[in-house]
Amino acid sequence: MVQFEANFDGLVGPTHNYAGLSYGNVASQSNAQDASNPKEAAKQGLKKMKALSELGLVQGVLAPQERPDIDTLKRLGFTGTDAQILDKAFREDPVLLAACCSASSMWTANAATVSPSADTQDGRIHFTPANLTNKFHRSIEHEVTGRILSQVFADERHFKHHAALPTNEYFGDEGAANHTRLCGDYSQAGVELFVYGRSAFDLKAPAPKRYPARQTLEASRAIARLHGLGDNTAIFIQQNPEVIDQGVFHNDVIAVGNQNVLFYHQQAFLHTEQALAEIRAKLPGTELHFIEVPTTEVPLQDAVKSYLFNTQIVTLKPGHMAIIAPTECRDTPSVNAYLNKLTGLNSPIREVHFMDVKQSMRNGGGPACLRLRVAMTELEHAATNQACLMNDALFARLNQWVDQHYRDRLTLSDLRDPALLQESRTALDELTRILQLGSVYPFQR
Ligand SMILES: N=C(N)NCCC[C@H](NC(=O)CCC(=O)O)C(=O)O
Repeated sequence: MVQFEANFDGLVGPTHNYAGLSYGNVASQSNAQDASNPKEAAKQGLKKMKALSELGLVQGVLAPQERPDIDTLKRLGFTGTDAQILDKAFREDPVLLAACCSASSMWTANAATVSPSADTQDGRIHFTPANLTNKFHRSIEHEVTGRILSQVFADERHFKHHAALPTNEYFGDEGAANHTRLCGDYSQAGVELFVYGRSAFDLKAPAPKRYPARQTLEASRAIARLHGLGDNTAIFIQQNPEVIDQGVFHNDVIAVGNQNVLFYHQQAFLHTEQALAEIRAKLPGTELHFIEVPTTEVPLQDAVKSYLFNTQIVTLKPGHMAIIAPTECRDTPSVNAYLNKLTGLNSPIREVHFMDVKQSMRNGGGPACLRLRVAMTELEHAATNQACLMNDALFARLNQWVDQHYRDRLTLSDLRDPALLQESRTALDELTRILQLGSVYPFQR
């Protein structure tokens, strides 16, 4: 059966802003308080989606969350009309208001972990929304994320949806950003690499000292169990704690894989040789390409700044892959030189395409953060909500929708403006009709 990989990108929401909410994410911290441009951000994202669909890939769209999140503000004790709630929150705790206004659901690599049907015991695609417990502004995403995913992948014969893991630091789960699948052909069973930052129950195990490790081993193991992955399908690998302390807050900032290619920085993992040996043992008969980028060629800080590993590696035809990189890679000399060399190496990666996603990059989100991968069969593709799949008509419709509803400048003090809440709800109400999602948002229920 033909299998391929679809990418579902997060549509940037109307409240996209720079609030410096992510301790450990260097870009988020260093651009805190800058003015953002939600309209430009959404259009950059749409252009990337269109470019990938023009390369012949199946491209989907995932709707953003309702923000400002009035329900959460109410849970935290704010009362009155919506306008009064926004005003009180701004005066009492502007950081909390910013957290309840973040458009962070755009980074759908953190929406969920997805295991394709070729890997799971019941032959369905399994989805578990990430609880994102490490950052408050992200921990309020998973419920609506689950609802959106259930609307996009509704057919229970093909898709199985789990609830997020218990919302506790012990089970801190960041979704696909810490999960990579390697395989031969997409239709064959693969191995799923779960990369974790620390062990919650083993306090003696190595862990970062400065910045938080967002993903725990215990969470990764729970996802593998829920998804029905056998012992030969799941591999648990510890991320190098030293790189977390240098700003590598997710594994997809330092490693990316596709089919038989694993592209990673020399310092990415704690026990690299052991991990590679386990992959080889669990994927016998597959010609594997482990592309390790040495620190001498690309220093860690250049990798973090340029997001060389937050690239998407996509298969354009059998054995022929392209790397989708942010323009920051072209602008970082060591990384540009490496990419020029990469396509000449004896590996399936043959092309590099640069994309401008600067609005997202300034919050630490590169091309790979913006997408959730779903490897699927033609049957599963047919069972997916077709209104969420990118084509010329949807591209034009969503651009028009952005033009109609989005602002081109937003600062933190704008977040208390009741008009922004109204604009956002009007936009999302219309979006649920365009994408045929039903009533997924709290304001619609
Ligand atoms: N690597 C992946 N897959 N995703 C990137 C997520 C970036 C996101 N930034 C933010 O949430 C910043 C929001 C702010 O500061 O306004 C985060 O740190 O969780």
